[in-house]
Amino acid sequence: MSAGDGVAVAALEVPEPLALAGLSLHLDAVSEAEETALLALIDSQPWDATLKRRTQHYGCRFDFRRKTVDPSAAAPPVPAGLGAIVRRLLAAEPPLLPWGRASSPERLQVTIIEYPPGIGIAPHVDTHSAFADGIGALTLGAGVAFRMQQREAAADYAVWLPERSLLVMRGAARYAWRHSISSRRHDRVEAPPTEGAGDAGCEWRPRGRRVSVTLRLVLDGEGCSCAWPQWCDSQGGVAIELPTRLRPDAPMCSGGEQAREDGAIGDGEKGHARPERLGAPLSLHSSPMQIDSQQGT
Ligand SMILES: O=C(O)CCC(=O)C(=O)O
Ligand SMILES: [Fe+2]
Repeated sequence: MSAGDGVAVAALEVPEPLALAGLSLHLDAVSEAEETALLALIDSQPWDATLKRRTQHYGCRFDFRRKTVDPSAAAPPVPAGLGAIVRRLLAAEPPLLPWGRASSPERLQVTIIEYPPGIGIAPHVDTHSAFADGIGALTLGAGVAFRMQQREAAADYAVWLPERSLLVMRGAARYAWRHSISSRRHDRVEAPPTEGAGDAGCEWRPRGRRVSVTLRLVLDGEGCSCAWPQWCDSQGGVAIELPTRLRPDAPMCSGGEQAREDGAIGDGEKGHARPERLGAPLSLHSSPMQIDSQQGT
């Protein structure tokens, strides 16, 4: 749904075509107390401030040149308090991430990104050859409008990611749709329907500081065998959506990414699927998790 000035109205529920494509939104993935504790913990860790967005990387490194995991590259282990919550999310039943319960925890990559108001991330598809199907993004601090655009198609939506929610991209949503966050200080969001008043239209929400925790499983040389070979760098397709995060001259596994801008959000809104609410506490996963860093587009 467009507000007529080029800024899409972010839907409060996942639009049905996006849900069918594999996008899901899990509300209250962490409690308010956990969110507060996580933000304090994250802010007590060193930030990489060399780029437009401050980042922290933990977990397995993907070597973009050799297209394999780089076990020799040391990286900080996931801080204990974060690791406990990540393990709980990965152990959820039914699984939130397809690899969450089955995969070697050594392949987990956790990337933390800070988005002050006005900062976004340009449209991209996370590198097929680097990461498995199923990418999770936990939103801490403040919600944001998240844009999804189908590659080579007109479908274009914005979805509101509330604080404490976990977004999961699987299947087409992971491989064949671009995702992005516009570099804005305000988002246009559907107004919650008010009692008796029906659809109240939309409202502008000022951005707050958002911190995202992205959960990915790094592939180890096996390559990607997705159903979109035309866009898969493992299958001879168009490699990586613009812009790549790895500078051509970047040191191997540096986690380097280019500063970048993105444009205004387009239109998009149709039917909706209600996001799942994670009310019940999730059981703890007991296996140890060795986590370090590197992120790729
Ligand atoms: O911040 C987010 O929620 C998404 C981050 C992202 O798309 C990425 O790191 O590839
Ligand atoms: Fe991404």
